[in-house]
Amino acid sequence: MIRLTDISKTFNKGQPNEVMAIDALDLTIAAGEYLVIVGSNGSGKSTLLNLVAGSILPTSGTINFDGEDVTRLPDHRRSKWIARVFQNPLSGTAPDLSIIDNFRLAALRTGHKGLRIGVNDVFKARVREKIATLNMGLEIKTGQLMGSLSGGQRQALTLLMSVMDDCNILLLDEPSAALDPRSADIVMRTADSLIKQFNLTAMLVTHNLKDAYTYGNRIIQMSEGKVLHDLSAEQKAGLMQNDLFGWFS
Ligand SMILES: Nc1ncnc2c1ncn2[C@@H]1O[C@H](COP(=O)(O)OP(=O)(O)OP(=O)(O)O)[C@@H](O)[C@H]1O
Repeated sequence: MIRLTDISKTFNKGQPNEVMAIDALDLTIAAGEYLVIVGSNGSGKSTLLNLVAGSILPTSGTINFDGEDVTRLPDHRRSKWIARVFQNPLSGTAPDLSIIDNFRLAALRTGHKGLRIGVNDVFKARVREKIATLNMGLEIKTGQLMGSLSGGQRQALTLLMSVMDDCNILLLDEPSAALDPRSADIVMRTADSLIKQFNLTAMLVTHNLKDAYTYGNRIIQMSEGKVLHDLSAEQKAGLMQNDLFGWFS
């Protein structure tokens, strides 16, 4: 569970360009919840994700993961809880290494769920098996360089590698925004099935209202650093796509 209590973030405090990006926000995200975050440009969505990740620290307020106070922990000290996927498919993988070596590197970095490095052939077979679940045909190309893959293929593999870490929180920062519609669809569906498979607590920031409508079991709209709308799973299920478009009119 993620709990943000009375969180504020002000950039450039005391300067003429002072901005209150997050304004006294209270937000609790239950374990296994998939929270979708929408909002206009500058409403505070990325700042919220950065605060949860620890890549920026709040001006005031507290952040708890599973009851543990992480407010002052920098991002590298939160990595045992958190995996993060960014918009840019080039981030998060090593382009000059093969697919299998990228998985090996990731496995060395953290203990992978159900994926011990062990004997080489066993490791390769397990990685292939995991990759096959993506249905992209990449399991027969594990010797290929990561940098030679399409953005969508890389992003799907990045997702797979990151959730196989022993984390229980997945932060998705517009993970499909830089992709063509078909690849974007694959990445969003992959994220959805991995979140369910590993019972992750997930936060998705997106400008794509179709994705916001389709995925997740709770949705919030941010505005000026506050939560303007907050719909539970039940309320979201009753939401019409046009209602969502209406939030932005
Ligand atoms: N590092 C920073 N320094 C100064 N101001 C910042 C910084 N990061 C964000 N801001 C400001 O904080 C406010 C919220 O920005 P944020 O990036 O969180 O919005 P967003 O909802 O993610 O926007 P977008 O949809 O455009 O990505 C904006 O006014 C932005 O200019």
